[in-house]
Amino acid sequence: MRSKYYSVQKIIDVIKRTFAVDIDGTITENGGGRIHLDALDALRRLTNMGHDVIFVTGRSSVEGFLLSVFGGMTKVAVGENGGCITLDSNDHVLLGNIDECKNALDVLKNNLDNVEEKYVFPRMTEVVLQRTFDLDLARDILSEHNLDVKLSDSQYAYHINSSGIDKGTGFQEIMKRFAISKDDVIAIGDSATDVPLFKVAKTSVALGNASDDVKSEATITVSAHAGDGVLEALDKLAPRLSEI
Ligand SMILES: O=C(O)COP(=O)(O)O
Ligand SMILES: [Mg+2]
Repeated sequence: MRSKYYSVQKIIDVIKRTFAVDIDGTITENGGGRIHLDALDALRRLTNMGHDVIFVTGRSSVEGFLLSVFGGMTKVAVGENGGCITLDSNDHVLLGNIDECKNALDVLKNNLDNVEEKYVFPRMTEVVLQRTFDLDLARDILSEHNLDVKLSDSQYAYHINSSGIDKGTGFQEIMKRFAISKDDVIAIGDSATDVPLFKVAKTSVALGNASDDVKSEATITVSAHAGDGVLEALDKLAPRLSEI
């Protein structure tokens, strides 16, 4: 028993990986955002072993950054669905343009019922909406008005981001800054907004609560939901970390 444990430990120890981890629906227990403590503990242990664990979220990058500080993970976060990176308390990299997103919001409000902003922590690059209208209809309206923005659904909110901004492009900025290779990235997520992140990672995990469309974009799927799914994924990955 001891030698088996030791070999897994050693494999994990020698090859540094970067885990790009979504927050809501991935390490939370419910819609309210309560953290799954065992999943958080597992991510902290990965960090203690020398891996990077970086949150990539539709929440503000400050929320992701604070979770990394209090949780004991790598202290950098991609937030606002890829629009904003927080490197330190007063160091934010803005990749998206909030003005064009606000302009799109005005157009949607004037042309569609039930378009309402969601109460969230302040955003620097995007607009966040309640999931109270038809997404396809809204996309049609935006393209009719030639608005170069993207509307996406995290299952917790709709997001309006500048065109070309998503979790994949946001995380690629981190990869560039910290010289992280795609081969060493393991992405974990649950929704359509995580699919661009899956594409910049060699290994990607869709959790049991993800839709079939999202699951079909991941290299690995697990059956358990959210935090339990993260634990299932890490169990699956541990012996293979040297090969992937
Ligand atoms: O959209 C949100 O508010 C949170 O989404 P997340 O699943 O990307 O953390
Ligand atoms: Mg999510």
